[in-house]
Amino acid sequence: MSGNPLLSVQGLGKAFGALRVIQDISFDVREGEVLGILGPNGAGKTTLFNLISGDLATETGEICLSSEKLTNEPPHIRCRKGIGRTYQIPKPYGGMTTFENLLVTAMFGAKLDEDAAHRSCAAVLRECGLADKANRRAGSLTLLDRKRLELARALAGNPKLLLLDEIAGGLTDQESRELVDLVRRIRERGITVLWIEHVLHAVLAVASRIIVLNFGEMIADGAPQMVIADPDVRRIYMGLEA
Ligand SMILES: Nc1ncnc2c1ncn2[C@@H]1O[C@H](COP(=O)(O)OP(=O)(O)OP(=O)(O)O)[C@@H](O)[C@H]1O
Repeated sequence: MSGNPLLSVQGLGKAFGALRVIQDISFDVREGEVLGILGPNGAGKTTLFNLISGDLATETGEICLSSEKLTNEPPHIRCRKGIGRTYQIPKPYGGMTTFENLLVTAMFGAKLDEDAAHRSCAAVLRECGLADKANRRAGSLTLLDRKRLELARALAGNPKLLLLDEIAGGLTDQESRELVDLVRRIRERGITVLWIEHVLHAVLAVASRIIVLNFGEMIADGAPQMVIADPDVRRIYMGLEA
């Protein structure tokens, strides 16, 4: 871990009408970190990702990647600058093959030329355990494979920062262990990861730091075991008395 801040979020705010969903959130993420993001349903976690990826416009605050301000850039530019993401509900291009899904990100997102894109996508498919399904129609994949495809498609853009939105949800314990192993390998490649997850044991197995959101505010930020032992987190997120 080099220790340089890769992502910097300062004073971020977002409302939908009268509902303030993100309230003055600030944090830095260092290169090589796996930052877990916890919080009750509706806490604002996915909205935070949408603001970082550019799917939603920011109202207040700033977002920088490697000190470069991206706050007003559209999603495709943020992708090109190194931000990759998955969606909570997998969104493959169902009529295309698994391989073609990756090519879309590699060629139109990362702007690799055709040869480089083919090589990169083949390597990512192997890494994600999808090599034998390269020519399968994405719409016909199982839930686990669709989650792998979400991740593979984000990796095909060669991201520096990967945003994972509930990739373990709905999977068996064995399947979520396989995804945890994959996230570990991604971290070992030097990719920085932000991971929203309700499957606590999965994110705790790999996160180096945890933040917790509640009603759009950050209520905890620190080492996983310290955050999990925090009385407010136990009460608000886990429904346990301190
Ligand atoms: N486009 C939108 N328009 C209006 N309200 C929205 C919109 N997107 C999200 N919200 C509301 O913002 C709040 C935060 O939603 P968000 O999806 O960010 O929460 P979350 O922490 O990711 O929840 P979950 O764990 O259930 O996925 C919720 O009350 C949600 O209903």
